Amino acid sequence: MLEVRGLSKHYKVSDRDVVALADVDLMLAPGSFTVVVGRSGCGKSTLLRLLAGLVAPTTGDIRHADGHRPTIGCVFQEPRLMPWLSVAGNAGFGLVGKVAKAEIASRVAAALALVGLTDFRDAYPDQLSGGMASRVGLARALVLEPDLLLLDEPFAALDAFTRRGLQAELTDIWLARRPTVVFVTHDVEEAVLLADQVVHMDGGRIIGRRPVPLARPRDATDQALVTLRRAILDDLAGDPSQAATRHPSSDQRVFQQETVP
Ligand SMILES: Nc1ncnc2c1ncn2[C@@H]1O[C@H](COP(=O)(O)OP(=O)(O)OP(=O)(O)O)[C@@H](O)[C@H]1O
Repeated sequence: MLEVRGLSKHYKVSDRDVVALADVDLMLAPGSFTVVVGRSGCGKSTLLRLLAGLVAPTTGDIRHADGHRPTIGCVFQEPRLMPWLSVAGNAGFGLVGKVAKAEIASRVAAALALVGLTDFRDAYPDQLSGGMASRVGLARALVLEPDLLLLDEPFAALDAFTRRGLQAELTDIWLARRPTVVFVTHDVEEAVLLADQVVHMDGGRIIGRRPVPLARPRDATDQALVTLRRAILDDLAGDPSQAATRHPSSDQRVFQQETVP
């Protein structure tokens, strides 16, 4: 169990106090799949960076079961691969100097098999499509054999078809390995396809949670999924006049533009 209590993060920007995260409480059961949705600037990435230990909280704390820090794997929107390393070299990079070479080779082989890139292990980043590069980014996190897998809009830059394929692959990997997953997205359909719990954020706060009690594999056109997606969009839309006050940016269109069949 991972328990987040009273977590907040403030930044100083030209003498102004920016509240990126405000008093967030969150419980993550081992092996759960939580997707965090919300408008641009609502604090999703900040929450992920705090969970990853990349930034320190202003208040609050993150407690892990039995007190020891889990192994954490992170996947970002841009895979940022090293162009001088092969697919296998990029995937295994985080293990170099930490585990024996033979162990790196076997973990890389297993991770590349999971993401379907075994035949491309010797290719270089400039020989890969966007979807393949994203798969390498995922493999680079999987070789760590993470207890906690944190993904920040990993498929946002991909076309809808590739994205759907990667969503299915991620689901299969999660079912096979059962890390605790926290996945950030703007896309409510993606959230409902992947999650067993969707957390809604607004203005740095968690404003709602919804369990997703749907069997896998999931179909985006399934009526129960469409209904849940609509309910989450309604939760997030809230009172439009209030939302405009809290988020005076054009990014609030992200949710208004989504159409539900
Ligand atoms: N390093 C930083 N310095 C100053 N302000 C920051 C910093 N990081 C984030 N912020 C501010 O904190 C708020 C939340 O940002 P965050 O990146 O967490 O939002 P987000 O929901 O992930 O947005 P997006 O969906 O656009 O990535 C924003 O107002 C942002 O400007």
